Amino acid sequence: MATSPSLTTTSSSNTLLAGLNCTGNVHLVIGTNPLAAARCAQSLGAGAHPIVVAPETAELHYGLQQKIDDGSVKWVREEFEDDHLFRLGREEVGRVVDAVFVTAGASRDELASHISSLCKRNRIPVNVVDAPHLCTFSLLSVHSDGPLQIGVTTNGRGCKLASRIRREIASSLPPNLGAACHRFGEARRRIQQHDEGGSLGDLDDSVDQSALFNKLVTEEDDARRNRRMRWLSQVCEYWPLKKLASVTDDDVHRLLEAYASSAAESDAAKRRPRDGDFDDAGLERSQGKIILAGSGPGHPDLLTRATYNAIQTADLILADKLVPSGVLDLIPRRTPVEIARKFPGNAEQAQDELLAAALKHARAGKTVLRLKQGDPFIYGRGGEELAYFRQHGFAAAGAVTVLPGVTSALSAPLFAAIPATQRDVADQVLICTGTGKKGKAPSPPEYVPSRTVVFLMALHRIVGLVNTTTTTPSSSSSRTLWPLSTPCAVIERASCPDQRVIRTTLAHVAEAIEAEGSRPPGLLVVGRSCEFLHPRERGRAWVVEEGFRGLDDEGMLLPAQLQGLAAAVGA
Ligand SMILES: O=C(O)CCc1c2[nH]c(c1CC(=O)O)Cc1[nH]c(c(CC(=O)O)c1CCC(=O)O)Cc1[nH]c(c(CC(=O)O)c1CCC(=O)O)Cc1[nH]c(c(CCC(=O)O)c1CC(=O)O)C2
Ligand SMILES: C[S@@+](CC[C@H](N)C(=O)[O-])C[C@H]1O[C@@H](n2cnc3c(N)ncnc32)[C@H](O)[C@@H]1O
Repeated sequence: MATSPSLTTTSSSNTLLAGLNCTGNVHLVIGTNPLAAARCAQSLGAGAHPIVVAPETAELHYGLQQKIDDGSVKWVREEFEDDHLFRLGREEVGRVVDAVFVTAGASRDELASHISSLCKRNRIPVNVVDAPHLCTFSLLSVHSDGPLQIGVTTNGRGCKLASRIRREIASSLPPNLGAACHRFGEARRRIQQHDEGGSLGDLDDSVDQSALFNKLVTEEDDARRNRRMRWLSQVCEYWPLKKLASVTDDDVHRLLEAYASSAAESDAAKRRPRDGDFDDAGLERSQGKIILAGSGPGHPDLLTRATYNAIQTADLILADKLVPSGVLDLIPRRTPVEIARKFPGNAEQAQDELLAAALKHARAGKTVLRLKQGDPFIYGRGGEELAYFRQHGFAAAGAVTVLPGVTSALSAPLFAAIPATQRDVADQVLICTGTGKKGKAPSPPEYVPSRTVVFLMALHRIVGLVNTTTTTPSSSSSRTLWPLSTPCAVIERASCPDQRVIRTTLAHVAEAIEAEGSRPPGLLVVGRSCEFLHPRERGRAWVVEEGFRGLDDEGMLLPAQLQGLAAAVGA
C-alpha cells in the first residue's frame, strides 16, 4: 500500500517500483492538453503542488482551466525556460523542482529532448509522454481505494494493456478493501502505541512473510509486545480477503480484546474442557449433529462431494484458520461462520473455544460443521475432537460424522510433480511433523534412501530441522545422517493460485527459505523422488516456480517438466 503514486525508473529491463511520498513537492507540468490536466490531478491526489508552464496564448483543457481557477494549480504564463527548473521549486530543496512532466511534444520534439537531458543532468525525475527513452520514470496504471493503491506497468509494452490488467485485478477484489486497509492500519497503530512499539519489522510490504512468521510464541516471550502484533499479522495472512474486507471496527476491537483475555489465560489450560469436566458422557439429548470434515489442500474442486454437501446444509460452520478461502467462498451467505483464532501460541485456547461452541450449538439441535483443512485425521486433531464429542454426549451412531479430505501431505507433492512413490526411486513415503507439541523438535526420521519424507509444520524451524537430520548429535548415535545433497522441495499454498515450489537440496533449503520468504501454509518434501521429474539444474542452488496451473490441464506437467522426465528416463 502506498500513499502516493507509484513511479518506475525506465530502462529496457524491468523497473524498480516505488511509492513516492510527494507531499508538498513541486511538480512542473509542461503542456496544457488533457494529459496535462490528468497529470495535475494525479499530483494533487498525492499531495504535490503542480505548476503548469505555458505561454499566455496557450489553449487550456477545460479541466486544467478549472483547477487553475480554483487555485489548486498554479500557471506560470511563460514559454519554458531552463531556469524554471531551478527557481520554481520548494525553498528547502534550493528551489529545484521535484519532478517534471512533459505532456506535449513527444519524442521528436527538440524541446522535450532538451528538457529531458537537462533534468537528467540535474537529477530531476522527468517523464515525457510517449517517449520512454526520454523518461527517468514512468507512471503506473493505478487502482486507488482509500489507502490501498495497486499499480500495474507493462514497462513500456502497452499502457492500454496495463490499464486492462489493472481493471481486471481491481474487479476481482472484494468491495471495501480500502476501508479494511484503513481499519487494520489503525489497529496496527493502536497496538504499537499501547504495546510500546511492539513491531514485527514487517513494514516492507514488498516482500513475503519471513520464515519466522509462524514461529511459536512462548509464554516466556515478551507477551504483550509480540503477541498482539503477531495476532494481527496472522489475521492478515490467513483470513480470506472477503472476510478481511467485511470486518467492522467492532470486530477489530473484539479481536484485540479477545487477545487480552487469552493472554491472561495463557499460563494454563485452566478453562479448557477436559475429560470428566462435564459428566454427560453417554447422555443423549434431543440434539443436533456434528460433522467433522476435511476441506482439502486449497482448491475448492478438491473438496469431496460429502464435504461440499455438508457446507451447503450446516446451520453453523466452525472453520480452522487454514481452511482455504476458495472453500470458505462456497459457504452460503445465510450460514454463520467462525474462523479459529489459532495463532502461534494461542492454538489451545482457540481449539477450546471451537469445541465449546460446537457442543453448545449441537446441543441446541443445530447441525454444526467443524471444517478442517486437508484431511481431519492427518495432523488435524480430528481424533482428539471426535473423542471429545463422544465423551460429551455425542457417542450415538450418527451423532458425529467424520468426512475425509485430500491431505496436503500427498497432494502438494503431486502438484509439484513429485511422485511420492516411484518405482526404483522411492518405495515408501513417510508423513511426519517438523514441530511437536508445544513447539518441541521431534526426533527426526532416519535416512532411508528409497523413502520420500513429507514434513508438515516444519518451515518456521527449518534451520533446526536440517541441522538435526544432517549433523551428528553430541550423544553419538548410530543414526544414519541425511546427505546434504539429498534433493528436496518446499511447496507452499499447494493448489492455490499463489502456489510456490522451491526445488533445492538439504544443503541450501534453509538459505532458500530465508531468501525467498514464507508463504504459509507450506511443507517440505525430501527424497530422491523430488528429482525424478525435475533433474537438478547445474549451478543453481535452488529454483523457484510460481503459480498453480489449475486442474483442467492435461497431465500436470509443464513442457520443461516433460523434458525433465525425458532426461530422467534417458530418452
Ligand atoms: O503444540 C502446539 O500446537 C504448538 C506447537 C506447534 C505445532 N506445530 C506448529 C507449532 C507452533 C505453533 O503453532 O505456533 C507449527 C504450525 N502449526 C500450524 C502452522 C500454520 C501453518 O502451517 O501455516 C504452523 C507453522 C508451520 C510452518 O511454519 O511451517 C497450524 C496448525 N497446527 C495444528 C493444526 C490443526 C489443529 O489445530 O486442528 C493447525 C491448523 C490450525 C488451523 O487451521 O486453524 C495442530 C498441530 N500442531 C502441532 C501438532 C503436532 C503435535 C504432535 O503430534 O507432536 C499438531 C497436530 C495435532 O495436534 O494433531 C505442533
Ligand atoms: C496442522 S497441519 C494440517 C494438515 C492437514 N490436515 C492436511 O491433511 O493437509 C498443517 C500443515 O499442513 C501443510 N499444508 C496444509 N495445506 C497446505 C498447502 N495447501 N500447501 C502446502 N502445505 C500445506 C503445512 O505443512 C502446514 O503446516
